[in-house]
Amino acid sequence: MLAFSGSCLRISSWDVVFACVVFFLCSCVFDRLTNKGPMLWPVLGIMPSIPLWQDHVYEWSVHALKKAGGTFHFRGAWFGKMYGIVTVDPANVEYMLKTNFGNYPKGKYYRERFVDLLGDGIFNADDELWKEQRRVATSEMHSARFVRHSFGSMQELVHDKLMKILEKTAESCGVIDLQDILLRFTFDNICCAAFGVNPGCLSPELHRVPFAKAFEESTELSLFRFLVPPYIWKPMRALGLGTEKRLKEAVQIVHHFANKTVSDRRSKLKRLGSLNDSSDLLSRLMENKTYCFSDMYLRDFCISFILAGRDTSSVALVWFFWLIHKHPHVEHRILCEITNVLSRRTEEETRTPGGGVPFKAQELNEMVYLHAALTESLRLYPAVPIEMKEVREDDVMPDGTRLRKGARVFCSLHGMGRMEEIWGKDCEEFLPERWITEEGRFVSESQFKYAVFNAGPRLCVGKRFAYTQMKMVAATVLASYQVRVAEGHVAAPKVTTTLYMRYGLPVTIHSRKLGGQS
Ligand code: HEM
Repeated sequence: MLAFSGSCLRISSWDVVFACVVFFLCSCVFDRLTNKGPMLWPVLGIMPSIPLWQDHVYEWSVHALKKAGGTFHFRGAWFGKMYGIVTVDPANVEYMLKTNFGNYPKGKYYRERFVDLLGDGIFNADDELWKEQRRVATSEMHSARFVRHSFGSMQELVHDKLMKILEKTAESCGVIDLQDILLRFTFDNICCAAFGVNPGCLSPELHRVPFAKAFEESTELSLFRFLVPPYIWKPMRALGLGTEKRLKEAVQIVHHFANKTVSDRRSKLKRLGSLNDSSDLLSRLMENKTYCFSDMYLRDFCISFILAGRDTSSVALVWFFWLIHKHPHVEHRILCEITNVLSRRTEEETRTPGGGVPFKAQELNEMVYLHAALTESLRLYPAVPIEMKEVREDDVMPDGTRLRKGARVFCSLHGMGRMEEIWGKDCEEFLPERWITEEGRFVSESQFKYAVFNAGPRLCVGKRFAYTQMKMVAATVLASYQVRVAEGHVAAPKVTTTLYMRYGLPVTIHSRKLGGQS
């Protein structure tokens, strides 16, 4: 029994328990009356409201967003310093990503967790630091020289590596994990574009490449810092324990590879006096006439770039191949379009050495239905399912939601694709036709409704590159092979910052010949 000596007030343990229960019930009732979103519990915040079974998290969040009218508040467990909103309201998205852009940086919370891997790279930078890299990235990536170079190395990788692996699988009648193969393809591809070096993940033996493995591990372990409170991971980092020890080792391997690539290129420049024969981003930045970038800047720039362009297009392609398997009439229309494009080739153009159909940039541009099918697939399965920003100063969103300084805003790109208010009653259906006019032209949507590639000043720099990559892979593979998903496969999304398929995509590969191919 508790007692205050000298006072007639005596409080028993039962009184304390009773007071706690009353407090608990009152806060539950208060929460229900003021919050349209999921229940926020005392002490644990939103945590007990989130389903433990991973497969249901996305469905649950879509349901919660619909019920709350597009925006709800959340709070993490005590001491985690995590609170804010989740939104799918295009007006809020436009406000955050464009109108009041300066008040919604990536912020300290994000930066702290990624700084060991990314340093000051574009993906981890805000304000002036970001602005300069953005300017450089945009001008280099949109230069005719880079576009030509990246198209050539993409074509080479598709024909000399990817198609060879599919050919071997078709001959052996085996099953492969298409997700693993496509992740390997995009990793090699982005390293060629950024560094001018092919790490060789798509070798015929499908080795595990130490640099790629370390890159994957350091990304996953940096993301783990978002799941555990800072009072746990920070002391672990200081003492070099557990996941933090592994993160440090993985980052060392990534940085060693990147530092060596940068210093080798610097030596080559000194030796030859020019890097005119190399069109990758590292070489172009090193020879930049306006700026003189330090080796550390170049390293961080390239690592950020690899992170941004590594898994996104492959994951998008994985969902695309699964969706067209489920919707054979869409695949049929894509095949008709490819046949049509091939039928316009001259006899000489039709003869392609080594099998496969190397498509030209112009031919890919003509594939409007394929473009629409990829866009539609990304609407339902956005490669980046959630976008996070931090609030710099107290603010009010266009829908009236109040935000305190330091709050987090999560924009659910996955939820946005499934809102009736944005896409209509058929929002859950896979309908590439919604992107095409009666005259057969592709019509794009507002960036703030279709924020799959982000929007406003931080719109994805690699959007054009990604479409070329996805269209080239899809058209080349479909022109030569039918891809069948293994029977009984469950296509469930993994709950992380990239929308991987949780169990991969096991497929069999079957040869086919379209009209127009010799
Ligand atoms: C389907 C493929 C892709 C999708 C859906 C996608 C989506 C996105 C999204 C949502 C962001 C904002 C992320 C954030 O702020 O945290 C972003 C940023 C970025 N993306 Fe992509 N991306 C794709 C492919 C690529 C590729 C292939 C590259 C490189 C060649 C690339 C380069 C970048 C860069 C450098 C940024 C940072 C831009 C900035 O902060 O100013 N992306 N992308």
